[in-house]
Amino acid sequence: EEQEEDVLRELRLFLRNVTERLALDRRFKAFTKPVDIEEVPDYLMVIKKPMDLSTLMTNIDEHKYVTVSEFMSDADLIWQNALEYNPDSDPMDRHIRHRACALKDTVRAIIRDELDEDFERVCEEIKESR
Ligand SMILES: O=C(C1CCC1)N1C[C@@H]2C[C@H]3C[C@@H](O)[C@@H](O)[C@]2(C1)O3
Repeated sequence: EEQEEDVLRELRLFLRNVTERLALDRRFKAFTKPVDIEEVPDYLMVIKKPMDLSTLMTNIDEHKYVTVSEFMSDADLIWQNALEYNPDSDPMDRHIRHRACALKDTVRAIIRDELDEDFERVCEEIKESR
C-alpha cells in the first residue's frame, strides 16, 4: 500500500546518503568503480560477485533493496572481495586491506549510529509480506 512505498522511499534516501558519503571519502576511492577487467584479467576467476560503490548506488535507484540488511550484504562484498583478491604481504596489498577494513568499520558505525531498529523491522515486515 501507499504507506509501504513511503517507507521504501525513505529507505532509499537513507541508503543513497550513506553510499554518497562513502564515495566522497578519499580512503575509499579504489572502491568507487568496478575493478577494471582489462587491467585485471583474472579478477572474475577469483571474485564471483564483484561490487563497488557506484553499483550499490545503481542498485538503490533500481529498487533492489527492501531492507538495510540486503544493502549491507552487497556493501560487505566490496571489502570482502578486496581482502580476498589482495591477500599478499607486499605494501600495495596491505594498503588495500587497511582501506577494506576501514570501509567495513565505517559502514557498520554509520548503520549502528543512524539506523533506527524499528525502521529496519518495518522494512523486514514489508519484505516478508511480498
Ligand atoms: O581489488 C582491487 C581494487 C582495490 C580495492 C578493489 N583491484 C585488483 C587490482 C590489484 C591492485 C593493484 C592494481 O592492479 C589494481 O588494478 C587493483 C584493483 O588493485
